[in-house]
Amino acid sequence: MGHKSLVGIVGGGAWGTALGCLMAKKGQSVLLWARNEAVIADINQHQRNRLYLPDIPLDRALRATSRLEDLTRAEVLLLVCPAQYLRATASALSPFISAGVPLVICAKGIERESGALMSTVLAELLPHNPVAVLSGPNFAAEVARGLPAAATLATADESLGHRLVSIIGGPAFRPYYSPDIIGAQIGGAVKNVLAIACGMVAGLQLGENARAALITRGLAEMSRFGMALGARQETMTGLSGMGDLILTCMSGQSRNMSLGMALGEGRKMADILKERRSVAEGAASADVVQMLAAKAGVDMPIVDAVVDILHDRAQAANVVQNLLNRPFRHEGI
Ligand SMILES: NC(=O)C1=CN([C@@H]2O[C@H](COP(=O)(O)OP(=O)(O)OC[C@H]3O[C@@H](n4cnc5c(N)ncnc54)[C@H](O)[C@@H]3O)[C@@H](O)[C@H]2O)C=CC1
Ligand SMILES: O=C(CO)COP(=O)(O)O
Repeated sequence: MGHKSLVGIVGGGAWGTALGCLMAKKGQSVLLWARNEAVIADINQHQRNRLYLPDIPLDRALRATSRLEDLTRAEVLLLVCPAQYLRATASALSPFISAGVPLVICAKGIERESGALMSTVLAELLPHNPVAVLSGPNFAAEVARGLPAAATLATADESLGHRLVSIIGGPAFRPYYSPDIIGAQIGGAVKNVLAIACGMVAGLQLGENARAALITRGLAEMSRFGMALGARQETMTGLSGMGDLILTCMSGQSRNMSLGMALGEGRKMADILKERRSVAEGAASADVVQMLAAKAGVDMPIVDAVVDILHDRAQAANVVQNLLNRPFRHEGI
């Protein structure tokens, strides 16, 4: 598998398009599969994805297709659809994938129905394909523009990890190898829920001190959850953990953070979602994180607060007050 092998990208949203553009720019052969014909035509004819990644010119070498069978030639596949659709998408794809082709999970979420990590979903559907996870502080628009960024590239087999790093990495995009596929998935899924909480703090205008406290205690919460599920602590404080938590909680560019901000300003979830085409994965994963935490006996007060708000069981201001009313305790995770 050299640099010229075909990389297949499954998903024509912002992140799939940005990753495709990144790799096409450095001369990697890339084919992107998308569901939406308008997205495919826009990429092939205008080098744009105006629906999901507006204002960004894409590399001419990036090609798109609507036929999953065109991905049969791919020697690596990046799975970049939203987490809740990964099972259906991988299942549709399975007849066209040969055993041994590595699958790189780029979605950030946990399956609501089953509580399964994306790696578990793939192990059920495609047990003969090695799985890797790419996750880090990476806003799609910045990566597509070629601005510097780094991510965790996790997979159990180190030599496969190094091959994937060289295929995906580029002059401004630096994947760092890790063997911890559990930790890399937990960080991405949980930080989205915590970013909704940070958005609420911003929407309620509670100040920057409150935001920093929330990020730090959020990291403690995410770390104890991750470690209970088998993650390494160093992953929780690495790019896919703390790195992505900081990015997502600090910027209105984040769909999760901006969703929380609108909730903090008192808007209703249904009204906010009506105006959006893009995913806010934290809203989809919050309940299942809470359920898994309860099962593992892990206390996650910030996640609990977000779940209450998402289900309209409480006002943002009240859940913040409840968090402040918790007993004082030792620092640490
Ligand atoms: N946008 C970003 O900056 C980043 C996104 N991610 C992750 O990548 C994943 C994909 O997100 P984006 O590319 O941002 O999506 P997006 O919000 O830009 O686009 C939505 C995507 O969902 C797809 N979709 C909608 N309904 C579907 C269905 N029924 N079945 C299959 N696909 C369906 C659409 O075709 C489209 O590709 C998410 O898990 C996200 O957390 C990860 C890193 C950065
Ligand atoms: O995962 C992301 C950045 O790393 C994108 O965050 P949002 O989905 O909240 O926009």
